[in-house]
Amino acid sequence: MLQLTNVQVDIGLHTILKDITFTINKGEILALLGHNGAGKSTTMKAIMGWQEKKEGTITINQWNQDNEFLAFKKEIAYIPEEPFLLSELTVMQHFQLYGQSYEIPEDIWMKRVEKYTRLFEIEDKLDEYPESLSKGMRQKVQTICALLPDCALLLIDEPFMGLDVHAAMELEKLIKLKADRGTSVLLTSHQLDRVKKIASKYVMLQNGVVLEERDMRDFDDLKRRREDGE
Ligand SMILES: Nc1ncnc2c1ncn2[C@@H]1O[C@H](COP(=O)(O)OP(=O)(O)OP(=O)(O)O)[C@@H](O)[C@H]1O
Repeated sequence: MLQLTNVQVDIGLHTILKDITFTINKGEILALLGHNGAGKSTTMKAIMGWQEKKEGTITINQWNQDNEFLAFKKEIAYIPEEPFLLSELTVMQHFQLYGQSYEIPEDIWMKRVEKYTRLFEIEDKLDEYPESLSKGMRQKVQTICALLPDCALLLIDEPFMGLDVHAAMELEKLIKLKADRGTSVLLTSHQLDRVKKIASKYVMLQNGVVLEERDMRDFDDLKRRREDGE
C-alpha cells in the first residue's frame, strides 16, 4: 500500500533522513518509533510532500508521489503534531471543507460529523473559531477532519498528545476500526503502552535511519535482551 524506498531528506547542509525504506500493507497499523529528533515527523512530512525529499521514491497503491501528486495526496488524511486550522473558518466550516475536498457523500459526511463531535464532546463548539478553542479542542477538530474521509492512508503524528483520557480512548478505538475497514495507519507516539495495544508493526528510527522494522510483539523481547546485554 504505502512504500518508501531509499528516501533521503536534507535540510540545509544536514541529512535528516537517510535511506528510509519500509512498507505498510492494507489495513495495517505501523508505529514509527524513536527518540526526540530521530526523524519521525520529518518522515510524515516527506510522505505528505510538506518536506521535499532529495532522493528515493514514495508510492501509495499505484500512485507515485513525484509523478501523480494530486492523486497520491487524495489517498492520505493527516493529523499533524500541531493542529493546523484556518483562523477564518468555524469548526463546522472545517468539517465542510474536508467533506468537499475529499468528495464525501453528504449523508455519510453528516452522520460522521454527528458521531465524531459527540464522541469527542465538541457538539457545542461547531460555530466557534479556532482562536476561541483550547489546544485540546483544536486537536480534536483536526482529528475529526482527518477521520471524516475514507482514505487509503491515515498519518497521525502524536495522536494522543493533548487529548483527555476519554478522547484518547475513543481515538484508539476509531483508529482500530479504520484499520479493520482497510485503511492503513502510520502513527508516531511516545506513549508506548497505547501504541503496543494498537500497532501490529513498528519501525524504529535512530538519527534519521531505520534501526529495525519488526512485529510489535517482538518489541518487549528485544528491549529485554538488549538490556540484558545479549
Ligand atoms: N526545519 C528544520 N530545520 C532544521 N532542522 C530540522 C528542521 N526540522 C527538523 N529538523 C531536525 O531534524 C531532526 C528530526 O526532527 P523530527 O522533528 O523529524 O524528529 P522527531 O523524531 O519527530 O522528534 P520528536 O519526537 O521530538 O517529535 C532533528 O534533528 C531536528 O532538529
